[in-house]
Amino acid sequence: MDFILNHWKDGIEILILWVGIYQIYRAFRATRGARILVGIIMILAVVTSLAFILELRVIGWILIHSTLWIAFALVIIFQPELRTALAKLGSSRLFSFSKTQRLEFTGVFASAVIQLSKKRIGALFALEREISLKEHQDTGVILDAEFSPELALTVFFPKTALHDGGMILSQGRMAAAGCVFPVSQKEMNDRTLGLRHRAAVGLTEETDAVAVVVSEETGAISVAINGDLERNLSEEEFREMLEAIFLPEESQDDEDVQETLDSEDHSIDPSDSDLVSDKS
Ligand SMILES: Nc1ncnc2c1ncn2[C@@H]1O[C@H](COP(=O)(O)OP(=O)(O)OP(=O)(O)O)[C@@H](O)[C@H]1O
Repeated sequence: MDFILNHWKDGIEILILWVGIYQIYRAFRATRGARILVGIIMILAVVTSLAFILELRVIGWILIHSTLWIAFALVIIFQPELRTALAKLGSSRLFSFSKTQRLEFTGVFASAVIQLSKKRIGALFALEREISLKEHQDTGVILDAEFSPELALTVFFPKTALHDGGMILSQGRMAAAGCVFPVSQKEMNDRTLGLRHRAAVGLTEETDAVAVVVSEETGAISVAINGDLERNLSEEEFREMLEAIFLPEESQDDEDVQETLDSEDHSIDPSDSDLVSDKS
């Protein structure tokens, strides 16, 4: 009993630290720099241990005195990842609409994309998840409308005022259309890569959004998640993917979606020059 009375504060402290570190890990693990950071930490841990075990005084001294600089360097190097991770931490709006609404939305959205695909109307959707797409919404025209296939088809119909650019969907609603997304930089030298698909990849590199592209040229449906593009999805595969994304109870998180995709033979490295030609 005395032990509990004397140490309950330590318990609370450990709990707070554990929750904090776990949340930071969760927010950071999906980002691109996470693996690099783990590598750097491991190298530092090994060098530090060796310095202490073998009493390498000079290396030990350098490590101790450069800790602050290393921390600064890491913050600068991983600034984009930190931004993404902090944005995730500060936001938990993920799927705040109910499961019934999500089910309904998934069906209606899939139907709209399939209709666009059959009619070969080029389209680009960004499905907002935890990270706000507000900044991208501001580049387009606010719609704030209930999602309907008819409206989606009308917006993307060639030559209409809003058909250019992407539509942002937030909480099952059409938030904005005609939005400009960041174009992926890593494929800049690849001239076969179309801008619509590059914008889909670019947006998902910077945010946790899911981007859905319908090719105007071929009608092919592609989905971008975490900067990876899955091309030429069949109607069935596309519906399954949407369910995996929008019904996380059944399919825990992105990793499950990624696994589903990896098990299918559609995953194409964005650096692949055939990526967006869609001529298959
Ligand atoms: N940065 C951007 N953000 C959002 N949409 C964009 C962006 N850049 C281009 N687009 C959209 O992509 C269209 C051009 O698509 P482009 O033909 O270059 O791409 P694509 O990937 O080959 O697609 P498709 O297979 O439909 O031809 C533009 O008309 C515009 O609607």
